[in-house]
Amino acid sequence: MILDKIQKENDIKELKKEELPQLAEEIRTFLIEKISENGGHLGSNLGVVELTMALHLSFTLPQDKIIWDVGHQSYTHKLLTGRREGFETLRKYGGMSGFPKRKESNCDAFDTGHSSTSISAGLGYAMARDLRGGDNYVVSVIGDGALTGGMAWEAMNNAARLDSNFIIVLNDNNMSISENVGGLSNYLNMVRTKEGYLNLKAGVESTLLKIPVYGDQIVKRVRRTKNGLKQFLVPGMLFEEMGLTYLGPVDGHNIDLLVKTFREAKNVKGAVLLHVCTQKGQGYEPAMRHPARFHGAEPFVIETGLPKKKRVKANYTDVFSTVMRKMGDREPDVVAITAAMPDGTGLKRFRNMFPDRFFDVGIAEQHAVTFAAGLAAAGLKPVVAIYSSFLQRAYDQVLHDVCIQNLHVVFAIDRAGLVGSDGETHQGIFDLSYLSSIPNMCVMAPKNKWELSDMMKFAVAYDGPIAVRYPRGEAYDGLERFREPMEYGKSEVIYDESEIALLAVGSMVKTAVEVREKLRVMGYGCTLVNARFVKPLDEELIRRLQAEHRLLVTMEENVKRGGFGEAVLEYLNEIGSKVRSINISLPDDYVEHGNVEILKADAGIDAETIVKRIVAEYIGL
Ligand SMILES: Cc1ncc(C[n+]2csc(CCOP(=O)(O)OP(=O)(O)O)c2C)c(N)n1
Ligand SMILES: CC(=O)[C@@H](O)[C@H](O)COP(=O)(O)O
Ligand SMILES: [Mg+2]
Repeated sequence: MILDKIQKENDIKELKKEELPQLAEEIRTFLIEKISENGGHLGSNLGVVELTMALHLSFTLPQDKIIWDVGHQSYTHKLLTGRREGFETLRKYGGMSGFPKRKESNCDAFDTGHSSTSISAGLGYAMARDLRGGDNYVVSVIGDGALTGGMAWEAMNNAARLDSNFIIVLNDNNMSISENVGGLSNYLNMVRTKEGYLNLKAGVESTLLKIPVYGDQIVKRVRRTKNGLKQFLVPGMLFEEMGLTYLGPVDGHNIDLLVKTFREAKNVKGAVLLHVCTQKGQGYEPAMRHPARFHGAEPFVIETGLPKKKRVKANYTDVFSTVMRKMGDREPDVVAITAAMPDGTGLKRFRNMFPDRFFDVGIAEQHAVTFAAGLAAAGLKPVVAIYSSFLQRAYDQVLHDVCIQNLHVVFAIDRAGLVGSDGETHQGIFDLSYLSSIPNMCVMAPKNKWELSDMMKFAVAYDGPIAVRYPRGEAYDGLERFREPMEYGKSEVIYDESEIALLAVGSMVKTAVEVREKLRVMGYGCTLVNARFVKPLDEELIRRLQAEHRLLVTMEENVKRGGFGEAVLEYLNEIGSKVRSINISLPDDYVEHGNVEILKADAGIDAETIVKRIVAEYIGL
């Protein structure tokens, strides 16, 4: 195996040229095998095998810096920098991360996970190099999807001032997770393809022809010149006009050509954008045919490409998808917005039924929120579906554009709580804190699948900013018979007893049911409350609970700071309550990747640990 010759960074440079195609093939076989076992981002990784090899042949690590945007495509880079063993534990608890991590290797220049940061970080590295008189190369690798994010453009705008070398590789596979959308995608399409070029030519001609009196003559004269319109149509003109040098488009599966082009790029003084065209899923038929499914794949059977585990129960995303479709049917004012996640958020069905009322804005969470604010100001009922950790991007837009004006925007926040194998960048464990701190915002979390549906309907009927947060994965289908009508700011009392009161938020209601059962067997009486609203708090109920119980336990899948438990405790202090309380929440820290159940036990928010804490506290009372 050629792959055996790669023990550490730069070993690839020792290979003979003829060995490179076989190495590419071996890497693909290796990745397909490992990802079929552990799950992971297959399509993007298969697409950049040759590009990564060419980067490693052209640059010297760790002196030179490669920054991977999002970082989900960094598997070949990990393989070429001595981390082959790590694939046994890829994305598992205590194992190798699926994203670049500086603490994992000195060849990982910058931690990523969220999109569109690589050019900013790369520019920082390049500026620091210049200030310190260094001579290393800096390369940011960004996808066509990630390039739809505003940060990338803020960074390119800034990079135009550079007069030293900084290489931006645009890895254009004409896909985000789903189809890439919008004006930029159209533009890249045009640059990439011959038909696009011809369309552009026709477009320029028809624009010129619209010029009164002279248009016709200008077109005739231009056509007579040696290169016709070609001289005006430089591919990548958009980037050139911003002050970057544009190179390409280049076949991203041709190692030789890539290496030659990198040589050229190294000689450019200033920021240079190298446009590389690749195929997502290259070399594995099912991934090429179903790029969205193989973007982030669950373990699958290699021969068929089908998932190893069949899904039997509905996900929260499925429930959201269904209720959106129903509400879309009933209410013509309901519109839906996603930031490049029509599959992940479940909005694809809404898109298919109501294409005019569906908006995929690209990887642009900030824009998505302010765009929704505009729609709401104009009288529509926008539902913005965004993952909890990606909404962090748009904190100011939620505050400045939605909440100050008290606009009726519904935030459907998927992947709230621990998400598992994507790790610290993707855990949705801050939203209760960052949303509750904003005046006018109402924050809710459902206990089970029926309640998600009820909450969405409540949220759409409400008037003002409102968020419904729900976790990744299988929807809880317990407590079916508890379906009290939703009332603003009111919790739901599921079991009313004495001694200990459990106040649980969303996903933690299921855990609270287990805790209550264990405590009941041990002889303790337990009230169980489904909080429903994290903001506003049901103060009336809390007043009653503290008077009637000896111990109050709050439970949430969110960090302690600024969360539900802290708000309850603050209220108890305010009313001078002497009741003892326990706050079950996540510590002031980031949570790494791994199985969610293991992560919960590790953080002490699993049923067993909670029972132990309660018993210890109660005995001491
Ligand atoms: C801020 C943010 N929003 C959304 C995502 C989810 N996401 C991860 S990869 C991706 C698509 C990226 O497309 P592209 O950059 O073209 O890379 P490709 O997957 O095509 O290799 C999206 C939307 C994210 N990581 N970060
Ligand atoms: C890299 C990235 O940000 C996404 O691909 C993310 O991994 C998707 O997560 P889900 O699998 O929860 O949709
Ligand atoms: Mg892409």
